[in-house]
Amino acid sequence: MAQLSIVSGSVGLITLQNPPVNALSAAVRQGIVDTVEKALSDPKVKSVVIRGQNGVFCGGADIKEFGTKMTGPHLIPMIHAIEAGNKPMVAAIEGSALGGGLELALGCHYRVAHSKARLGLPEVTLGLLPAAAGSQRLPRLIGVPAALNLITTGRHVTAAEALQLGIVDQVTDHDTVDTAVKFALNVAGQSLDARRISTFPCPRPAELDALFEDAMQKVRKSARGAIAPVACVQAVRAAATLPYAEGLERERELMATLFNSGQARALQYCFFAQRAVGRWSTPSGARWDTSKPVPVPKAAVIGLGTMGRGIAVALAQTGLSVVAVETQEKQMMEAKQAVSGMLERGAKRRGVAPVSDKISYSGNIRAVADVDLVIEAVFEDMAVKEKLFQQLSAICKPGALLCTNTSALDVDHLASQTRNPELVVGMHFFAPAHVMKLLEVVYGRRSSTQAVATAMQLGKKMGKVSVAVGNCRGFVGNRMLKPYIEQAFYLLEEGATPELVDRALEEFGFSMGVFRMSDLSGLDVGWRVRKGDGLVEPGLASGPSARVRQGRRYSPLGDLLCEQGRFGQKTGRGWYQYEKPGGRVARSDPWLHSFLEGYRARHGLVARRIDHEEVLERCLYALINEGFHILEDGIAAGPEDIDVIYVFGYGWPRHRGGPMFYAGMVGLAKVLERLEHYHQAHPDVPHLQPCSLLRRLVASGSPPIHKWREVIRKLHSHL
Ligand SMILES: CCCCCCC[C@H](O)CC(=O)SCCNC(=O)CCNC(=O)[C@H](O)C(C)(C)COP(=O)([O-])OP(=O)([O-])OC[C@H]1O[C@@H](n2cnc3c(N)ncnc32)[C@H](O)[C@@H]1OP(=O)([O-])[O-]
Repeated sequence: MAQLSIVSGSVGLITLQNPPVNALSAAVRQGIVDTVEKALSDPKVKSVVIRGQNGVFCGGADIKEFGTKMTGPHLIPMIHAIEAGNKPMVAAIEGSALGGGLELALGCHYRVAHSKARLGLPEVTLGLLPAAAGSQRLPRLIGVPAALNLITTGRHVTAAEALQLGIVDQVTDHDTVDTAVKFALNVAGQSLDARRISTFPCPRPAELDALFEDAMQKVRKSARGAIAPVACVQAVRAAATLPYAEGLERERELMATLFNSGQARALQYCFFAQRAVGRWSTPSGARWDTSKPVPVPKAAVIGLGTMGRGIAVALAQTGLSVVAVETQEKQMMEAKQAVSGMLERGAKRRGVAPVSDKISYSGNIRAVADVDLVIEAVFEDMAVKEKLFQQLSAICKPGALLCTNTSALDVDHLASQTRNPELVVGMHFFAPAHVMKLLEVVYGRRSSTQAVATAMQLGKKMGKVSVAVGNCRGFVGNRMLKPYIEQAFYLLEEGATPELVDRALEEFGFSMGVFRMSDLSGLDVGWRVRKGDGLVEPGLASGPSARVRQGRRYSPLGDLLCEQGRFGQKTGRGWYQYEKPGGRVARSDPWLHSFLEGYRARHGLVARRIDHEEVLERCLYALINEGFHILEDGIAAGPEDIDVIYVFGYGWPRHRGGPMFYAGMVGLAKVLERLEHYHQAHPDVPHLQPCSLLRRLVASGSPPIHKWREVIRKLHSHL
C-alpha cells in the first residue's frame, strides 16, 4: 500500500497506493512506516519524495475505518518519524492533499504542489478536527488567523493560495513528481533544523483573547449547535498558548470527544450519502452505471421568473448555449437585467469572464425548435403547463428532452400531453437555482432510462447534488414539508406563537424556523396550492367545522393571513412584521398575537403551554413519518436520498444527518411511540398515524439505517 523505489540515483520515491484517493488506511499507514524506515536507513538514499498514485496525493484518513475497530500504526508517530528523520522529505502534491493527507505533507520538510492541486483540513465537515497534529502544525506554519480560517471552515485552497499562505514551497505547472525529485536533489544534505514545523514557535497575535472570542462567536453563529467548529477553535488556541507537546495532548482530548459523538457519525453519514445518491436506479431498471445519457450542448428555459432566471444562469455557467424564452415584455426586460447581474457577480466570485454571450433571449416559443433539452419554469398552474407541453411536443426537434421545474404537479400528466412521454422528466430546482445545490430529478411512469440519465448527468455537470425520485404530489421534499408545516399551524392553534416554534427549530439547527421560512418564500404560494386543492373557504367562520376539510383536521390560519394581504417579507407583513415590503429583519408583531388570541376565542380553543420538545416532536416526527411513507411507496430508493434532499434543499442541520438518520439516532421505537401518543391525542390528523414501514422496522429490531433497504426490499418483493 506504499512502495519505495530509488530515482535519480539518490532520491527515495515513496508512492501511496490506495485508489481512488489514497486514503490513509491501516495498510497505507503501515506501508508508510515501513518505507520511511527503509529510506532513512538506506545509505544510497539522500532525500525522499512522497507522492500518491494516480495523480492524487492523499484524501486523508480512511473515513470508512472510523466506524470500525481501528488497527495499524497511529498517524501522529508516523508523521513525527518523517519530520524527525535526518533526510529531507518532500511532499509532491497532485490532485488533493486533504485532512490527514495535508497533515502528512506538513510533517515533510518541503511541499511542492501542482498548480491544479487543492489543499485543506476539511475534518470539521466530518464532525472532527485535524487530529494528526494539523491543528498544532498549521498555525505554527501560517499564523493563527489564517489557520483558524482554514480549520474552522474546512475550505479547500488552491495551490496558488497555499503558496501565498506559505503552506507550500513551490507550485509547478509541469510534472509534479519530476519537480519534487529535482527539489529533493537540491536540498539533499542541507540542515533540517529550520524545517521541522513542530519546533517552530507559534506566532502569538496581539489581542489573542479578542481574536479567539471573535472566532468562537463566528462559529457558534454559522454552525448552530455543531460541536466540531468549537473544538477546532479550542485546538488552535492550544497551539497559540501551549508548548507543542501540550497542545498535541489538548488536540487528542478534543478529538476523543468529537470522534465518538453523534454529530461526527451524522456528518460522516452525510459524506457517504451524498456520494451514494449518485449511484441511482429506478424501478424501471434505469441505473447510473448502465444508462447512457445523451449530450446536451444546447438547452432552453421557458419562463423567466425567479426560478427560470436562476436555471438559465446555472446552465450558462455550465457552458451550455441557452435559449431563454419569456413572452411578457416587461418580465423579459427585468429578467435580462437580473440575469446579466447574476452572471457578472458569479464570474467575479469565480475569477472568470462572464458568459453573457451563452444566453440568447426570445419572446417566441418557436426559438426552442433546435435545442436538445427544454426546462419549463412557467407559472405553477397545471392548465398553463399542459398547454405548454402540447406546444413543445409539436415544436421541438425529435429526441429533445422536455423537463418541468414544477415543485409538486403530476409529471405523468404533463408527459401525457406530449407525443413522446418517454422524453419527459421533472427537474425540480430550488430557489435561487444558480446557488442551491439540490436537484430532484423526477422520473415518470414512462420516462425513458436515457431521459433520466441525461437529466441526472446534466445536474451533475451543473454542480448539483442530484437525486432521482419518483412522481407523486410534492415528490420527496415538498411532500414531507406538508405535514411539518401543518403541525406548526396546529401548534399555533393550541397556544404556541411563531416565535416559540421558530426558536425551537432554530435551536435544533435549522437556519430558519418554519414561519420565518414561510415569510421568506411567500405565504401566497401555499395559499394558491390550497385553493387549487379546494381547501380554502374564505371568511372567518367559527365552530369546529371551520377547522375540518375533507374529513380531517385543517387549520385555515395561513389562509386568513393571506386574506389580509399578509404574504410575508414581500408585503412587509406575514407571521412577523418587517421594516418595509421586501425587508428581511423579522420582528414580533403584536397584531399577530392578538389575531391568534381572537382566533382561538372564536373557535373555543384554550391556549396551553407548549414546550420546545413538543414542537420538535410534532413537527419533525410528522415529517419523518411521511419520509417512511415515501420509502414504503418507492418514491425514494433509500433513506439516504431523503436525507440528502433535506440537508441540501431544506436547511436540515447537516450535523444531524437528515431526517431519516435522525430518526435512527433518536431510536425508531421512540419515534413510533411518540407518533402513537400524538395520534391518540389528535386522531383527526392522519399524518400522525405511524407508517406501517416504521412499525415493520421496529418489529425487525430497529436495524441500523444502512440495513433499512433490506426491510424495504421485502416490502416490495412480489415473490
Ligand atoms: C482517534 C483516531 C485519530 C484519527 C486521526 C485522524 C486525523 C485526520 O485529521 C482525520 C482525517 O483525515 S478525516 C478525512 C479528511 N479528508 C476529507 O474530508 C476528504 C474527503 N474526500 C473528498 O473531499 C473527495 O473525495 C476528494 C476531493 C478527495 C475527491 O473528490 P472526487 O474526485 O469528486 O471523488 P469522490 O466521489 O468524492 O470520492 C471517490 C471515492 O473515494 C471515497 N473517499 C474519498 N475520500 C475518502 C476518505 N478520506 N476515506 C475513505 N474514502 C474516501 C469516496 O467515498 C468515493 O467512494 P465511492 O465508493 O466511489 O463513492
